[in-house]
Amino acid sequence: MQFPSVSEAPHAGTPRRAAPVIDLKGVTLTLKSRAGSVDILRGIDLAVPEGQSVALVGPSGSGKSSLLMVMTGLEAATSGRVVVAGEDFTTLGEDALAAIRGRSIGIVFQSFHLIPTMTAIENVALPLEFLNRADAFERAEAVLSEVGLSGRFHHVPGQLSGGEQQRVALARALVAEPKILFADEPTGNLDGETGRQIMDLIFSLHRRFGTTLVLVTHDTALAKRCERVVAMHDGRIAASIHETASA
Ligand SMILES: Nc1ncnc2c1ncn2[C@@H]1O[C@H](COP(=O)(O)OP(=O)(O)OP(=O)(O)O)[C@@H](O)[C@H]1O
Repeated sequence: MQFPSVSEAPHAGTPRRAAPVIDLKGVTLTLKSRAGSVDILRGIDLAVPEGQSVALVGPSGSGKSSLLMVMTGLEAATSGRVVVAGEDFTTLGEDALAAIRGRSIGIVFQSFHLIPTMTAIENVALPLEFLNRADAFERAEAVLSEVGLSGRFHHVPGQLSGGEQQRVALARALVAEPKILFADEPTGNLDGETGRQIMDLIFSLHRRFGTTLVLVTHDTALAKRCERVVAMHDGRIAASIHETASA
């Protein structure tokens, strides 16, 4: 079996549907710290149509990563409505959220988050093994080849460069063909050229498979490659600008 071909891609060549794949209304996040409660998100309304690429920008501490955690169900909103991939996260428990992440959401972090004792192919196959997919390793091979790592299937993360590790993380995020790819500073630990290669890969996969992309970044040039730039400030959305994406 191959990595999904363009003809298998659900939205390639067809008009985008209007229904948002991410729909946030009045989302707040308040966390308790030793110094007391901290209001981290202060009423976020955001609707992202399927297939859109969105950059989340804003100063350090403005709440970008926290918002991403809420949108992936890794952090529960304190109040408001969080509907992602058609599921109302506010009504679901941990197991259900984990199952949705496994089916519909891919996440790439700055620091890769690979399992150090597992080879590249084992790391990539893991999400499909959780879904009891008999073709887990076959698919993992196909996706690793797609990200240019056909010669590295049996290396553990410690035997891979940073850029290679991020390619493995990207392959793992995409292997189950998620509706949405969330990426939190995915090039933050990479040199400029390697970072560019990873972003080219992310944008090309986003375009080919119609995957919705939410990218947290401090890099203005990178943000402009997205169709939309959402600027955060102090836990709120300060601006939402539609760019003519140059990706
Ligand atoms: N577990 C926590 N408990 C209390 N406060 C927290 C916690 N996690 C994050 N914060 C605070 O929430 C605010 C938003 O943090 P967040 O990491 O979302 O910002 P960010 O915009 O992603 O920043 P950066 O660009 O520096 O990564 C910060 O002021 C941070 O100190």
